[in-house]
Amino acid sequence: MADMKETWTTLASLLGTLAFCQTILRNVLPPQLRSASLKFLKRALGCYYSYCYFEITKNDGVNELYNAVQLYLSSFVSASCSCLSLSRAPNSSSTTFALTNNDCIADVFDGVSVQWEHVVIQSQSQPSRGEKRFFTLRIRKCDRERILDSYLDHIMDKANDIRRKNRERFLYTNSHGCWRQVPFKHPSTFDTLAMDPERKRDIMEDLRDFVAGKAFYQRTGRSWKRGYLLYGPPGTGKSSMIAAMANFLGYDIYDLELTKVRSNSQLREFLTNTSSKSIIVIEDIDCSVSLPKRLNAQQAAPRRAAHGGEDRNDNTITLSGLLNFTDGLWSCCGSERIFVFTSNHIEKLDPALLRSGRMDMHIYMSYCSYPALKILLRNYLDIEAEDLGEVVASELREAVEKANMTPADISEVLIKNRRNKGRAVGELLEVLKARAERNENGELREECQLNEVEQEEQEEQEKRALESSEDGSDFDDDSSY
Ligand SMILES: Nc1ncnc2c1ncn2[C@@H]1O[C@H](COP(=O)(O)OP(=O)(O)OP(=O)(O)O)[C@@H](O)[C@H]1O
Repeated sequence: MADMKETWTTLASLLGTLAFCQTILRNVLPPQLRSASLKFLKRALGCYYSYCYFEITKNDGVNELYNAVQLYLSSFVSASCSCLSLSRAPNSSSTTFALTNNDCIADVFDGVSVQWEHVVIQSQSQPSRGEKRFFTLRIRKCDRERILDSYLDHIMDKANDIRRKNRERFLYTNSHGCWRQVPFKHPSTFDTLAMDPERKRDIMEDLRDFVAGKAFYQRTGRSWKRGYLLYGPPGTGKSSMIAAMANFLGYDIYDLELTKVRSNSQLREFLTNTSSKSIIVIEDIDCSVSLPKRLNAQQAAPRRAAHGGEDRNDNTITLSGLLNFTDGLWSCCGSERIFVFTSNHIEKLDPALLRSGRMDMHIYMSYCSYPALKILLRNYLDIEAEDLGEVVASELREAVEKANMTPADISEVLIKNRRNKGRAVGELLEVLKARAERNENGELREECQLNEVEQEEQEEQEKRALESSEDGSDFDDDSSY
């Protein structure tokens, strides 16, 4: 009762204040100014509190926008709504969340709040016509002009991203003059990759920045591409890193086998036939083909003359052809592309290939470190190094840092004994200690040097064979794309 009395009192005093203000305004403001300010006030309040509604209907034909909105909303409804509709497409392993019928959800874009409603209306009069489904978007009138177009573009982009992540991806390889594709199903991810977690975080951060960098690349006049050079001994995870990158970004991979490319112009054609949002890989760039250096005009003339006036660059791949591939005008056709070169011997690469702008990030894939070993133990044996006890853990740490063993070699030991975790750790420790000892005695260095000499001789022979067949007769000459 007391509350009621208080409410009435407040209301009466509010009305009194309003009447007082009205009298003051009437006496103080001239009539024209008064009506103008009233109009302005009405318009401002009207605009703020009135809304536009947009219907996005599911057509019998295809309404791209309806499908995009559905996908876009499904990416965050699961976190915000308590009642959801769940579905799973045939042969799919993932569940799709969606708004239930006639349910609403709020979204914020560029600081503006909007609301979505999923409306389903059953046709009462003509049941045979089934139901009408649409999304209603509610935006304040004053925000419509500013955000509607960009918001819808944002939804289309996000939906495309989601589609790309859900769709089957492909690994392309060049063969017989064209790209051939196979489904890409490599299971490597940044979680399974054994390397220092901080370096892994840096790489993931760099990839995220790249993907979100469309505006930055446009503003700075740079083409939207990035180059990574992965180098280090065999078996340290260079290929696994490429697969992890592709899985992380949802990109396709184009694995370019340079030895199967006839000429610079064919190289360019391969490039123009790649899609955007892809990773273009050249593995073992130091030994995949011998690249004649760029020739200046004086050097080129005698060579042209020796080949009947023809420019030999039309029949071979040259370093400048490869540089143009990654950095020239042709590299900008399409966008959002990543180039990855791998090498076991960075010192053999031409510095022109390594300069930033071409290879923006040089990533050293090292022998297994202790933090990397901890990841392998977790992935292969499902054990945390700390749970092994202080003594074993510190023995492992000491041995692995001295052993210079690759993650590939360590994985082999773990796979072999994965049913018996105790035995796996014991054998790994033995192997690591033995390697560390041989390392300290310099035996491994000698072995590596011998292997390197043998490998260099073999590469030299391959180069000579390639040079003698430079007329291109060895290459596949089907040039359909
Ligand atoms: N860093 C790593 N993390 C997880 N697994 C690894 C790693 N490095 C190697 N492996 C394991 O070893 C196998 C071979 O590794 P991978 O082919 O990625 O090495 P690479 O450096 O590309 O070797 P190469 O230079 O001979 O091509 C992989 O299938 C993977 O199981």
